Amino acid sequence: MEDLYTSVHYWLVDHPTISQFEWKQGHTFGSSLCFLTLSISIYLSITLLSFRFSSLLPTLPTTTLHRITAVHSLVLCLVSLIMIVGCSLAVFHQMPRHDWRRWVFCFPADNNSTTLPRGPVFFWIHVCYLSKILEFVDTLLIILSRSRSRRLSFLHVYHHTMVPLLCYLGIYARQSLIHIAVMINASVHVVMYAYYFLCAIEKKPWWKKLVTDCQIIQFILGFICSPIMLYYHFTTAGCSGFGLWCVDIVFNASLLLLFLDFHSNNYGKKIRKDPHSKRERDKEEEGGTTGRAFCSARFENHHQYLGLGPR
Ligand SMILES: CC(C)(COP(=O)(O)OP(=O)(O)OC[C@H]1O[C@@H](n2cnc3c(N)ncnc32)[C@H](O)[C@@H]1OP(=O)(O)O)[C@@H](O)C(=O)NCCC(=O)NCCSC(=O)CC(=O)O
Repeated sequence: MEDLYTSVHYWLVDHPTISQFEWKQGHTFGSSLCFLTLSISIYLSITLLSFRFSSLLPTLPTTTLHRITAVHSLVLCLVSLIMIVGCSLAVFHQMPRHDWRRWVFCFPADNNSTTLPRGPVFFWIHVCYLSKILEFVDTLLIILSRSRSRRLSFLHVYHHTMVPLLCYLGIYARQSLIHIAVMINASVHVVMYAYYFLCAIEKKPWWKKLVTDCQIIQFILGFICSPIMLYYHFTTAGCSGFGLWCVDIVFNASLLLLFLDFHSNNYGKKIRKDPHSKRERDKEEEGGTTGRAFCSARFENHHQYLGLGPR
């Protein structure tokens, strides 16, 4: 058991690539503003154009799409799992023993901006940032599927556009609490991508609501951790990335509201029996309720969707 811990610790924390990691603006992979701007611009262009020219786009055969979705979801599920372990071990490794309570919630502010984001903690935050770029594939898979116009919600595109940007700025500003956000988000994503994986292999998970509940708890935890950071920010020399935290908290609140709306539309007591609901359409298209159709059965309100193209 001790051997296992030692070797996990080596590969996730002590390996020179990880322990000596430094985010050097423009040198580290993905760290240039050009990379970020291009990635988000290409993502948004493809997404928005897919609505405008939805009828011209190719659609992948269902079996191919299922296979790619399964592999993609499994990869992100495993990467998230590794991120949780890696980032937790890195936090224990990197936090100063004499002042760990403060460090966990508040990276000391550096008014001269000379401190680089470095060490194993920032290595895993960097991995998280890159995984957010990989998550663009989620949208691509929805676009290439038969029912793209009904599945691409505002929530989805808003989330996928903003998160890489905030991760990038979070690393750049050595934002306090960012490692906690990464660990919580990775935990939720293990469950979420396991759900999407099971959907793709046509096993119907009964726990869709649990995934949404976990996502909502994640945003609430963001609010719970913040006052501790605020306490340290105002009682000590300040916490790094405070300005960005103000932006983050607004984003967190907006996601919380969108997910509460999603929750009430999908699992609320007064679910509207809409003949045009996705479940009904899936039945029509697939000639019956398959496991996968059940998986994606939602009683969504139309306003939640970007709503361009046929419903
Ligand atoms: C239970 C949820 C995780 C998913 O709800 P959905 O309504 O999307 O679930 P669903 O059963 O209808 O599945 C949607 C369809 O998309 C396919 N699908 C597969 N992989 C996907 C992926 N990575 N992202 C989005 N959709 C995906 C499914 O196989 C299914 O196909 P088919 O329709 O063909 O059967 C929910 O809590 C949720 O997050 N809803 C918001 C929608 C979303 O895009 N979430 C992910 C990004 S937000 C996020 O990630 C927040 C966070 O950080 O925690």
